[in-house]
Amino acid sequence: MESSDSVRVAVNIRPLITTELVNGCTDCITVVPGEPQVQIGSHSFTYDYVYGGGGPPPSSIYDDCVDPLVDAVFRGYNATVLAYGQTGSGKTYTMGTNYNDEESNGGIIPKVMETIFRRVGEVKNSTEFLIRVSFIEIFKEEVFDLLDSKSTTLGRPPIQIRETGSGGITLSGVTEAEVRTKEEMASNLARGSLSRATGSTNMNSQSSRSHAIFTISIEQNKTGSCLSAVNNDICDDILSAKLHLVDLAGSERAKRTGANGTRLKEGININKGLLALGNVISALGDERKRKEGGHVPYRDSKLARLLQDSLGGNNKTVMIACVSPADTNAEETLNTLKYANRARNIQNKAVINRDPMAAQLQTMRSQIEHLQAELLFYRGDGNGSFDELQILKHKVSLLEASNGELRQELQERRLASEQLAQRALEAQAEKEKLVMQIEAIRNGKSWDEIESNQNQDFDLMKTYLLKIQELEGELIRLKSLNSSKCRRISDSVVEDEDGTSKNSLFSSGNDYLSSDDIEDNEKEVKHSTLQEKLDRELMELDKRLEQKEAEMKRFASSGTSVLKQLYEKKVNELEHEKRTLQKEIEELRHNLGNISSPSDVVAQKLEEEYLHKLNVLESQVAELKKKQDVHAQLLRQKQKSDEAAKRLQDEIQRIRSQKVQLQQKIKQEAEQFKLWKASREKEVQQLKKEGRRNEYEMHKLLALNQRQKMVLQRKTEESAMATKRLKELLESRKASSREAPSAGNGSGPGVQAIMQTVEHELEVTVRVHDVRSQYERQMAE
Ligand SMILES: Nc1ncnc2c1ncn2[C@@H]1O[C@H](COP(=O)(O)OP(=O)(O)OP(=O)(O)O)[C@@H](O)[C@H]1O
Repeated sequence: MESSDSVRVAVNIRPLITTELVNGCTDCITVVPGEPQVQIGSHSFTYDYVYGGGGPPPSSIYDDCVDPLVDAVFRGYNATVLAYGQTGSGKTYTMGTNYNDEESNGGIIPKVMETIFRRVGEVKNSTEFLIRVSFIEIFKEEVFDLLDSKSTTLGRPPIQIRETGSGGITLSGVTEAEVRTKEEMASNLARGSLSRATGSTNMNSQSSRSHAIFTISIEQNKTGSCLSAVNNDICDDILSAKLHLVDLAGSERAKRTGANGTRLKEGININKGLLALGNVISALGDERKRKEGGHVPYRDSKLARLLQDSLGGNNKTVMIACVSPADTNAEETLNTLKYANRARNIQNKAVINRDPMAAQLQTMRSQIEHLQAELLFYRGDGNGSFDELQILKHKVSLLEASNGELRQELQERRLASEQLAQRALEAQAEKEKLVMQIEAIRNGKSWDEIESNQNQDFDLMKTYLLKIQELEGELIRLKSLNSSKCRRISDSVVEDEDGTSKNSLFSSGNDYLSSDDIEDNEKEVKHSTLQEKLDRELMELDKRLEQKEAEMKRFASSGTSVLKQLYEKKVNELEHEKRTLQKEIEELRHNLGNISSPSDVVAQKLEEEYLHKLNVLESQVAELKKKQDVHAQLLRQKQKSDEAAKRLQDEIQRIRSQKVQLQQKIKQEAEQFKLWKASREKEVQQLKKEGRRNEYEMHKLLALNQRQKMVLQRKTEESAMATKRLKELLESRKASSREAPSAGNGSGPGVQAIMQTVEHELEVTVRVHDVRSQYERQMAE
């Protein structure tokens, strides 16, 4: 999404300040009531907004000009707020660049910070934010990192401007501090402001000698579902945008600032940079040149190059032209107003900064949807030609290939993020080193001493960090070991349960018991070795943690309260000194007011002297304020380092409690193992008992079998005897029937013979009957 925006221009007219009033200056600029129009001499200019000088109050600048930009940043547009104007015209005051936690004059930057974190708080449930800040200054045509703590101690290595493949401008190696709260952001701003080059001139006791750019970059990842599909701006998954807050150094005239030597050189550089920026603005503001595609001299100065995207680029930009109303500044004010007027003609083309991958995926998704719709259309009426289908297929394959490329890119980014993590570790070590140095300074050590101890301390700190990492790694390893152990044990119990049900049915009791015993023994040995190992590791962990805790305590309690008192005392002393000086200034101003006739030579001389003294005193107050700031900053840093030490201690405490939990887990696991073992033993006992009972039953059955065999044998013998006798009877019956006819022929002896035969026959029949019934009984048995 692209929108054409012209650079919006606001003019801020500050009130006359003390020195101007003392010099009897009057207003030379008027604001047309109800109109964003100013008049100076015979010139009249119209802007987007005008503040001060009788028009709307400067406090409305934020709501009118800046708040819409902050809103645009949340919608993915880059934005710039640029303060321009003569030295002492109130740029730093308006931007609030010299903001510190204690005092705020209602400048723009503090309000921006407030708005950003309020908005983040409102949508934090549905959006993830990554907010970073960088703060740089361009001093004598070199770019310096104001958040790089090294630059204050080890000289100031300048940073290089690089051009990205897409023509964007980046600063290589610039510190981009991640911030999570308004306070963190403010502390970065205050830290950078303290490092910024300032100096005293006749026109401003605290004149900025460099152009400063405070950049807030916001990356947002919408995690919640997109509700408004109509508005693409809101529906993007990943957006990133930057807000540049630029406080330029003021244009100045050497004659008026009284600059010489270093200040003069600084002034020349400032003017050069501003002139080059003016040329860029002229080239961009000239419609004819713009239409002809004329050259824009961005490369003539680093300032212009860095503001390339803000002026004529893809940013939404607001320029605030700060002017002094004093008639003595009329010429410079007119120049500033002309400069601002030209800037109004600049056209920017603001674009939403989507995450390139997300954007490409979005394009691909819509392309696929489009293709699918086409396909459906052709399928629907059945008239789709084969060629068209081929084209669609080709398109799909192209999209798939590009998808593959994106995946590869993702892989590369993952690698890069791993490298960044490594760098973060190094940065952490570096940070700790600096905290140690601050601590040493606060302890009153000399720089030489610090430097000599530095390597040793740094090594120590590195060892601590490594130790913490090792301990954390070890803890994770122990946890996973413990969980896998629990898993193994539960698996083996399940296996055994299965095995038991099979074996008790099909294996002989003795075999089952012996293999089970072996298995149990093995398990027991394994368990006890593991237990011993864990105990040893835990002891080691305990020892290390205790050591670490002792060291941390020593680190944290090294005379904190004494130092704090010392610094508070120092800050109070400075405050007292400042008040005395301010009183002196008041007196001088009073005396100045009392000088009756300025025409009197003595009075004039006195006035000059007073003015000179006033200037000196004002610069002394400014110096004192700076010192006070430094001390307050030190005090804050000390508190922060104390907090860091406490956090570390809390962390140790947390590791300790994790260790205790681990011990409890090990104990629990040992108890579970004991229970499992007891239940197994009980089971085995039961099985043994069952085996014995089976054996007894078997013996009983064998004896019964034996007895039955014997009965059978006896019965068989008896039946054989009966058969034998039956055979004899049959034989004797046959013999008697043969003798019977011969006996029937006689009378007396014949009857006797018949009687004998009948008796014999009867006996045989009875015996046959006996044998048969006996045989049948045996058969039945
Ligand atoms: N709106 C205002 N109300 C009251 N005092 C102001 C206002 N604007 C600026 N001043 C005062 O004017 C003086 C100069 O302001 P400041 O340092 O912001 O100027 P500057 O434009 O940043 O100067 P330079 O960049 O050249 O150093 C300061 O003492 C500041 O307190």
